[in-house]
Amino acid sequence: MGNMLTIAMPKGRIFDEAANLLRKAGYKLPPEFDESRKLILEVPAENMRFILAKPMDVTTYVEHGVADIGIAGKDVMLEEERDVYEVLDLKISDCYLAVAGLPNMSGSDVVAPKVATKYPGVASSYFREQGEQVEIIKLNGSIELAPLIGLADRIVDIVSTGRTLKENGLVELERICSITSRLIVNPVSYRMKDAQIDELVSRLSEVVEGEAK
Ligand SMILES: Nc1ncnc2c1ncn2[C@@H]1O[C@H](COP(=O)(O)OP(=O)(O)OP(=O)(O)O)[C@@H](O)[C@H]1O
Ligand SMILES: O=P(O)(O)OC[C@H]1O[C@H](OP(=O)(O)OP(=O)(O)O)[C@H](O)[C@@H]1O
Repeated sequence: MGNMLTIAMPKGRIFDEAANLLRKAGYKLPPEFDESRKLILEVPAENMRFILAKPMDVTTYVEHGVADIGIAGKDVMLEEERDVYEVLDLKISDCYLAVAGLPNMSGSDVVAPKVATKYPGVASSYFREQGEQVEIIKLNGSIELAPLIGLADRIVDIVSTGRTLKENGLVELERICSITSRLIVNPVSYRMKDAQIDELVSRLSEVVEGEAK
């Protein structure tokens, strides 16, 4: 029996799909796995331990090596550069990042329009590449509020069904990039636990490829 693998799982909307993938890959996760409020879940039969993290924090645990592996949205990877390997696109929790605003405001002549976002890093590099000067305002959620109450001229946020934009009378102005969840690995773990990690990656990639068909 080799070393135990520690996996950082995102709580919230990615969790169910990620657990589902692991089960399809043949990992026997107990039923309590999905209901528990525990933040560390041991699965001795699989020689695995799961830590339940906020989605934005998964990369931090993996970079620091307290988790060998993690599941993180590409949005989180893009927001902050991390010393981790991205080894597999799990193709779950897909959505995209977009610029949105009130209708008929896109051509407005504000000099440095204000952009509200949970993703200041992504937003700054996007507008820099576009050669557009903006002022970024960092918010932690309910981003769609900002243009409605006059805090910002535009937003950069995640869109999935488009319902939130629609119900708040906002329109998508530009699409920035597609987002899916990724399997990430700590570089030292990859060397020390290569056999176990390779096996996990190959079992998961088989499921991902199967789902794509
Ligand atoms: N409609 C969506 N809105 C936000 N994130 C989405 C959406 N669809 C998929 N995702 C993925 O899920 C991740 C966010 O998950 P979740 O919303 O559970 O966490 P969160 O943003 O930290 O939310 P909260 O702070 O409300 O717990 C994102 O990083 C993204 O990759
Ligand atoms: O296109 P849709 O399917 O409507 O999904 C997009 C919305 O979902 C997310 O917010 P979330 O529910 O995580 O709340 P938050 O804004 O408080 O983070 C995201 O920030 C958008 O607001």
